[in-house]
Amino acid sequence: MTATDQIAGPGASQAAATTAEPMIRLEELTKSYRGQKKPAVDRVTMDMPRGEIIVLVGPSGCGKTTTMELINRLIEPTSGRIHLDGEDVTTADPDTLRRRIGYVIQQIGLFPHFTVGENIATVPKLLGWDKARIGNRVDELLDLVGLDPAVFAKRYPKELSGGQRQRIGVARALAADPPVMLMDEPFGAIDPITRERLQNEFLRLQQQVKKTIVFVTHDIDEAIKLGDRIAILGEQSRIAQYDTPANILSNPASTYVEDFIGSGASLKRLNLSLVGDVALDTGAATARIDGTAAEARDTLESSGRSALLLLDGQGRPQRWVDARDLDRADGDLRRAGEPVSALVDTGATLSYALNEMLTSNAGVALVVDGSGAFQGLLDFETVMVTTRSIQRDSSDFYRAAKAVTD
Ligand SMILES: Nc1ncnc2c1ncn2[C@@H]1O[C@H](COP(=O)(O)OP(=O)(O)OP(=O)(O)O)[C@@H](O)[C@H]1O
Repeated sequence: MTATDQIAGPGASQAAATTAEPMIRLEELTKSYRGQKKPAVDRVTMDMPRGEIIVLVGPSGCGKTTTMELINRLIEPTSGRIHLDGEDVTTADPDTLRRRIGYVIQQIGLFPHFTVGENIATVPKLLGWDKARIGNRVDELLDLVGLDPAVFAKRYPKELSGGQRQRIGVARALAADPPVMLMDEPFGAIDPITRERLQNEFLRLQQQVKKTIVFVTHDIDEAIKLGDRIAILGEQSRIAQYDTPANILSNPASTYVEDFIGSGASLKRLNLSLVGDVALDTGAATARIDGTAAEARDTLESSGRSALLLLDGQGRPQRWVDARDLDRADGDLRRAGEPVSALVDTGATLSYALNEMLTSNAGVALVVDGSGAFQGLLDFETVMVTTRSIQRDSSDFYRAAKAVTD
């Protein structure tokens, strides 16, 4: 077996079939840097379907950034072709091409002496939009990335947190509404909690904007969570496997891919489902924390549950109480029982929810919406059932694919 076979393996090119014209098609794309013995990117061929998030994941130096820079022609290919939306753009004018492709990089590259608004307006200004249209677009994009235009438009980049800067980077790349976005490790330098939040926001945003997004990361968990399709790359951007996350986890094409996924494929599968996608237990007993203990006791008794969840005026979970806590409550529920733990947003992954349940020692996670209002409970049983069904669906896909090819 050659090294290439080891990387590629028998199922390397097997991807879930799509018939529509891809948004991006790379054909035998190659880049040799001057003075380097081997090409940095060697004959890469791949189709990237419209409206999907395609994640390129691979070890440091395997050519991910080079591949991205070839797509928007920041660097010129040595050979091979690039097609965008059915058109061969290998020799098209790079400036015009780049207006169709938003680019977000790890160090964001915001202009420090421009305000947030001016940063976002860069491309619309180049395109000659009038002032009113640019102003409206800046406000619309700040709203879209969850930042209040009245607060943020006039600030300078140094007056923002890392997460806020990252959101501005995304807003700027979206400014001229390009059909394609390239994102090179956009969440790489951000702490894990902010990173989880930005990933959730990013998925929500993509549901609205439905761009074709090429996303580079080192992190297989991030790839599994965000990708509709993942390309696991070996040296020189050789494709070791290009497929859906579920299929890669269930059927790694080679030992290289197995090693890359690492241990715990079942646990990683939990990155595939969002809390908001599974059936929650919506029958929890709840009462207002500013109500009386007697009302709470009635609700608890008639629910048949052993504990009751106290919510504030906006429906946000505050405390858990049982019958004994209510007997001892002495009229005021604000100090009764235990404060809640394991709060998770509907946009979080099951993996994150499970981690919260384990670390807070809670038997269930409390699921809340974007404004913190209670939506339902998520228990271990639901998490396990969901993991099993993802595995089953993926095995069914492979059995069906094999039946067709046999
Ligand atoms: N301008 C350049 N001149 C010469 N060689 C380069 C140049 N840019 C990158 N390379 C080399 O090409 C290879 C691929 O680099 P690239 O930056 O695309 O990898 P990567 O997968 O994005 O890495 P990382 O994950 O560390 O960012 C590396 O061996 C790198 O040293």
